[in-house]
Amino acid sequence: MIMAVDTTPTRWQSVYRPSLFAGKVALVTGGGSGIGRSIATELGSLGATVVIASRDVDKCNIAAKEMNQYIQQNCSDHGCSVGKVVVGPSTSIRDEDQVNNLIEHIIDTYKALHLLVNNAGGQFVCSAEELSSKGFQAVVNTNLTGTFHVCRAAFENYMRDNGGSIVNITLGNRNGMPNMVHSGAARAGIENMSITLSQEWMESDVRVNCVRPGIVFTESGFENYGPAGDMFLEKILPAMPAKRFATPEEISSAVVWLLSEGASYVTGSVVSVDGGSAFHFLPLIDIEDTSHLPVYGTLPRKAKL
Ligand SMILES: CCCCCCCCC/C=C/C(=O)SCCNC(=O)CCNC(=O)[C@H](O)C(C)(C)COP(=O)(O)OP(=O)(O)OC[C@H]1O[C@@H](n2cnc3c(N)ncnc32)[C@H](O)[C@@H]1OP(=O)(O)O
Ligand SMILES: NC(=O)C1=CN([C@@H]2O[C@H](COP(=O)(O)OP(=O)(O)OC[C@H]3O[C@@H](n4cnc5c(N)ncnc54)[C@H](OP(=O)(O)O)[C@@H]3O)[C@@H](O)[C@H]2O)C=CC1
Repeated sequence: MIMAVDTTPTRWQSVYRPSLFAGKVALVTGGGSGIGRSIATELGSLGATVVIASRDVDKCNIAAKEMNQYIQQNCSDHGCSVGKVVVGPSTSIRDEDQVNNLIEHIIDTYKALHLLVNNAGGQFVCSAEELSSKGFQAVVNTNLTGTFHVCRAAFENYMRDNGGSIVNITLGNRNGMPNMVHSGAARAGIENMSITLSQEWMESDVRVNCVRPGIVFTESGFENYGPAGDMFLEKILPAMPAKRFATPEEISSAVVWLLSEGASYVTGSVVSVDGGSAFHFLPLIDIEDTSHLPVYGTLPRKAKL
């Protein structure tokens, strides 16, 4: 079994300019754990007021307390504008009414929503053959429909009239996602949706981009897979060109750049943060039977296993 690791960024410090996001209001969905927690911490340490929201408010409250301790420490060390992490109401992004309630809460309380990171999401390991329609829909509704709900509510309630920057987290699905057909399809949908939104919302000065992580060793994420998660360590890790996974901070760094004015001419893009994995075959499934794909024409014996 995989051992849990503490991903709290203790000695980490953002490479970006202190106070970069002073006065800005951000929403990070799923910001109470893993990658979202790193993004929220970095945005807060750069001066933003960061709302984190997911289904489990207790988890978010504990995480926010720890993040604020880090931000206070980091900012007092460097004399920068102090941001903070606050917790929004319990929200399942699958539920449009809950999403609208969250966005209205943010606008009422903080009077703005400049930056949005759609990080909430997930999936389970299951072959397409065994996956029920309900299971497929649960993952598509969470990742694709949920991301759409949040984007649209943020646009309608604030960004249409004030501009903004949106980053959607997807997943390394370039070669398909054996045993995760639901998530591969949903993330491809998010990437195409983001291109569409980047064009429809250009006139409102809203940029929409995606960050596509490779594999990130987050405690919560890997626990979710149980024994199937061991496959990532035993088979995928040695096959990766970089021979290591990503840190949550490496994903956050790309997200922060895309959110910042330094990416003012970047919209409709997908930034892969995967150590080159997208261009390297990763054995997500074993295909051991050598008798498939009937031969058309003549194949020399030595050209087949
Ligand atoms: C670069 C190269 C990179 C290539 C490699 C890329 C590797 C990617 C690594 C990615 C890592 C991460 O994303 S890490 C992040 C992981 N974190 C998460 O996944 C946490 C978030 N997860 C969730 O919220 C949920 O688990 C979620 C997946 C959305 C399911 O939502 P729900 O809880 O509502 O679902 P449920 O109500 O429990 O179930 C709904 C249906 O789904 C079915 N279902 C649920 N779990 C199931 C399971 N394990 N196996 C089969 N079926 C399952 C149920 O049976 C139900 O159908 P029936 O009962 O049959 O009707
Ligand atoms: N770790 C990895 O290797 C990779 C991860 N990703 C993606 O990055 C994102 C973050 O993953 P990671 O940090 O690893 O894992 P986590 O499980 O820590 O993060 C997932 C977050 O999403 C929230 N969430 C899940 N479902 C919902 C929902 N219906 N409504 C609101 N919030 C929800 C969870 O909070 P709560 O349970 O409280 O609702 C949780 O905070 C996910 O989209 C993941 O799929 C992409 C590529 C690789």
